[in-house]
Amino acid sequence: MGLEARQAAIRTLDAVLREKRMLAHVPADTRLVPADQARAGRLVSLVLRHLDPLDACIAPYLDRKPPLPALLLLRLAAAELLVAGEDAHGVVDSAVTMAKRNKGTVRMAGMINAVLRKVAVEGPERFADLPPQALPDWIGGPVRKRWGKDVLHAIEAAHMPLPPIDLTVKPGVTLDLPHATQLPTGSLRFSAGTQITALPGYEDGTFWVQDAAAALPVRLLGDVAGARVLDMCAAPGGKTMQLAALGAQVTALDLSQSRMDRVAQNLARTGLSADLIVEDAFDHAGGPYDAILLDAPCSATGTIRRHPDLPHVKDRTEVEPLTRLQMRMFDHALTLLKPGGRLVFCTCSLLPVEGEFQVTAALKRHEGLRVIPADAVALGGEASWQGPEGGLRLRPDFWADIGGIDGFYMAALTRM
Ligand SMILES: C[S@@+](CC[C@H](N)C(=O)[O-])C[C@H]1O[C@@H](n2cnc3c(N)ncnc32)[C@H](O)[C@@H]1O
Repeated sequence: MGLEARQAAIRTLDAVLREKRMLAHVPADTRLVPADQARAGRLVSLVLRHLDPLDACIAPYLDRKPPLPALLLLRLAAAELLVAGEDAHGVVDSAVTMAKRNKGTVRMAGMINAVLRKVAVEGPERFADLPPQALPDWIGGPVRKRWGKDVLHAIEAAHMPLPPIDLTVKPGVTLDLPHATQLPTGSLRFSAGTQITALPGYEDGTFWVQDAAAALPVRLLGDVAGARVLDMCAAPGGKTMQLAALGAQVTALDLSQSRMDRVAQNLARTGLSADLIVEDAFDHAGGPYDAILLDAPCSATGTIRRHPDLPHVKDRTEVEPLTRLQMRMFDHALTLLKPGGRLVFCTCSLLPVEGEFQVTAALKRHEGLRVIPADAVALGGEASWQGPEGGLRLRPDFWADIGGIDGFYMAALTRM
């Protein structure tokens, strides 16, 4: 692997770990050829997924913690040696060359060389004995409290490998694609790194990328053909496409113009249609609707296997404002729903305060509101996914033998 990809990876790691920017907001380095961009992305992902175990393998050879530029070089090289199993000679040489090129690290090139030689020899055994990267306490604490220590560790382990890529295929279309696995819930699964845009059917808009968990909330709405459905937080539009493909008359609403542009692009590629409204959901006075999907803004802690930067960038201060917003959105959605209509509330969060607790609190606030118990088995899932309040709880440690699934919570409700 060339130095360009490694140097791009270092710049991106600096943006995430020092500037606290999410990867989605760090522009790709367009000076790199696509193959190097992909290599840089893979290296960044390896370091972020294993940061603490990598540090633990470097620390025994350091007198004191070096400045961040040198530490990033060490972490990157350690990830190549210990996670990717790259040849030690090339990895150590590259790290030393990069150190010599940068005036912030040139004086540490000797130290970097010495440390990495030790890591190459002694690191693999040490690394193999270490537990996976721990979740920060604001995520791990509530998970442990709800499901126990073993589940927390299983979720942490599920965050380590690169996740597979799931596709949702238009209803009624049968795709016979090589290397695809049909999941019990209906999604098509490909291994990580598959170039989806090169698959037959992509240009024709036969399918779109959507984690198998994210494909389930729309199915909790039941038969939506011909129904007026509000997709209240729609962008980038995965669920809007599902609803439109099932024959619903969809109003897709989102606060963000730029994210709504992506909904428009997605609908154009797939040949589907919906009424698009860029508006604050609280200002929306349309309806009443037969059904509403509220895929509320949340901590996104269920998607860490796809976004390993999240635990390094976000912190607990985001949770309380989000839970208050979710509660207000829940209440506003009910004002837009026809009597007897169905509301699906969902979040891609691992935190019960953004899932189960929202539903039980809403049941207390709204007389006559009730949960329509979800039937996980009928959806192709497992009975254990059903919670006592009637919703579905998905966790990344589920389906571990077939590549896992994102964390998600969803519940369908109705009121006369
Ligand atoms: C979880 S994402 C939705 C994902 C989408 N349903 C999908 O499946 O592709 C949450 C969305 O809520 C939008 N949002 C946040 N606050 C909002 C508000 N007050 N009104 C409308 N949309 C809002 C965000 O812009 C974001 O696109």
